[in-house]
Amino acid sequence: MTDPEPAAPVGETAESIATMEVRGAATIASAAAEALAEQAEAAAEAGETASDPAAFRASMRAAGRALRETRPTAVSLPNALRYVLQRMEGATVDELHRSVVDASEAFVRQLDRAQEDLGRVGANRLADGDTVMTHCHSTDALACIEAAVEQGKSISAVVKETRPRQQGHITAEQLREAGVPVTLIVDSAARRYLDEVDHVVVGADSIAADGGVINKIGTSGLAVNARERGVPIMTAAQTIKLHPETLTGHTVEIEMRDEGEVIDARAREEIGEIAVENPAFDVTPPRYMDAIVTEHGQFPPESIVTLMRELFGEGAAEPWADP
Ligand SMILES: O=P(O)(O)OC[C@H]1O[C@H](OP(=O)(O)O)[C@H](O)[C@@H]1O
Repeated sequence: MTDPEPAAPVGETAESIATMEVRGAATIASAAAEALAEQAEAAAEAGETASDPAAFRASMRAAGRALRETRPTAVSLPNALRYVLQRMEGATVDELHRSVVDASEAFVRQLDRAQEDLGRVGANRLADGDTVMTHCHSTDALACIEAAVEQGKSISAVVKETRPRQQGHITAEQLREAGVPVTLIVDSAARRYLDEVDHVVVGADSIAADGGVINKIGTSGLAVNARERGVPIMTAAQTIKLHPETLTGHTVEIEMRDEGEVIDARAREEIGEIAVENPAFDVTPPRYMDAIVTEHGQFPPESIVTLMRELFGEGAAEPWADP
């Protein structure tokens, strides 16, 4: 059986996530939740789905699958779909529609509150006069730095550009807007600058049950260098980044992106026959991470599993799958 075609806004959101026009684990999650609400609006309005609750549910599951397939690593995406689709309930299309919209709105509100709460926790780890080093662009990591500034602390930043997509430029701009003096460096200069840094602050796309942090490629090397230099490193990650499937032994798929992000076609042609690989993420083992900062407080990576069991103990349901 072919999937019912999701409504246009879902297709557009899925495309924007896949092309990384919409990116960053938390942003992807809220875009996915909002796309489900748009699907519910469209499905309740016209066609078979407007009068048949079973068809409505099937269209919601198909939308979930289309969104799920966009990027594999950030668990915030399936966790957002779980949150909304598990709360879809009702005997009529009207009730189903309402429950999806309500769940989507509640999810987005929760996401914003979680980021604010974790920002305050992360800020407490930073002292007046500190210099932080960042990698990639993480709204959770920025929330910690911005909260520290709001607490009246003077913070400056060394920002890694983060090849190949240079999300460091977004971080540099947002920190500058927050009044933080920024020094932008190429990734390979990170170890040299660690001597001038008090904290490394990164985000996460997924956190595994053993405390492993899956984040932008280069995070693990940065963490090892930070440990060698004696610089503490924290991951700012709200709990939608906890990966429930890792509770039962599954590993996290690392997204491999197009080689065109690494080298343009002309340069590739000139070099001749070579392989090019472009993994988007890596895994930092828990022993190289000092703290995971969440909206529930900070945790040593090895103990994050207790929070994961509490929040996702019922396992990793797949409410987008057809029964
Ligand atoms: O949820 P927030 O903290 O905003 O971002 C978390 C992570 O998402 C990003 O991935 P990408 O740029 O989408 O590949 C980065 O790896 C970043 O650390």
